[in-house]
Amino acid sequence: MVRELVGVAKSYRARPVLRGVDLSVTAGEVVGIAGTNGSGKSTLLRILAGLSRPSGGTTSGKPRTGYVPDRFPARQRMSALSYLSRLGRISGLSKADSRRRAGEWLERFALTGGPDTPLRDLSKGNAQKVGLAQALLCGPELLVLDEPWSGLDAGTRSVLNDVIDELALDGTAVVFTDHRPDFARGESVRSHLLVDGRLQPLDAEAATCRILLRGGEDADWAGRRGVLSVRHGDDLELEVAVAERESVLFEAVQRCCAVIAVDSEVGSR
Ligand SMILES: Nc1ncnc2c1ncn2[C@@H]1O[C@H](COP(=O)(O)OP(=O)(O)OP(=O)(O)O)[C@@H](O)[C@H]1O
Repeated sequence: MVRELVGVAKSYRARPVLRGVDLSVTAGEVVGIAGTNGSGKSTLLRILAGLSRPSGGTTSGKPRTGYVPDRFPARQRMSALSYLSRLGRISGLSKADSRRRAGEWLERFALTGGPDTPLRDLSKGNAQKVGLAQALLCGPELLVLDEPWSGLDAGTRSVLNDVIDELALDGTAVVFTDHRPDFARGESVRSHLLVDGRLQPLDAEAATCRILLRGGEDADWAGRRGVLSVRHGDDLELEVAVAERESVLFEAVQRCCAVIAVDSEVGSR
């Protein structure tokens, strides 16, 4: 076990955000946490990373931790490379190692403008790349990533996916959040949904979404694979297993139905 939270609660000004979170993370494991805006994901990650104290419950494990906040503050004149080199030195690397590693990560994430770009000139996505590099510099045993894909272009998202896979293979525990319902990046991710201040296990089979259709040919939607419930109203409302969402939408379009909405809320059965 790398890090464990048991019955963790957190309140802000007597308003509970986390009500009793149990989460145990082991070496080489990739854990995803989904939840709507304001559900407490960042709060949970800060506690996991040891940056915030819970109001109740216990935490154990003190791994070397890399943390990427949801917004990386990058308002300084210093260049990305100098900033990362300094952080590397603070975390115990030699000057040469620190510069080399910083340069390697910036190159891997393809920082636009190169390593000498001042932090304050970076776009959101490029600042995020520096945020990722600072978390990876120390060779973390636990990597905590708050909505790490947001703001990244497709190429960098794919690099980040590869980096996560490589680190996990190497024994690093990785915990990330994402508000998207289909955020689980494959079978190797243990996924949870944060709802009402508690974590629920979430797997692709159990996750559901809502699709609203109008018009088109009649069909036996209730009998179709992946459709869990059907409600007839002005529009036809289908509750659909996330794993079957694309195939249901494809069939709806083939049947000339207008797709009015695909609800991104994650349900769980
Ligand atoms: N330092 C703080 N002081 C007071 N309230 C806070 C603080 N940090 C977070 N909150 C409140 O706690 C709740 C959960 O916030 P948090 O940022 O953890 O949610 P989140 O799931 O990460 O949201 P998002 O998806 O929008 O980033 C919100 O209502 C937020 O306003």
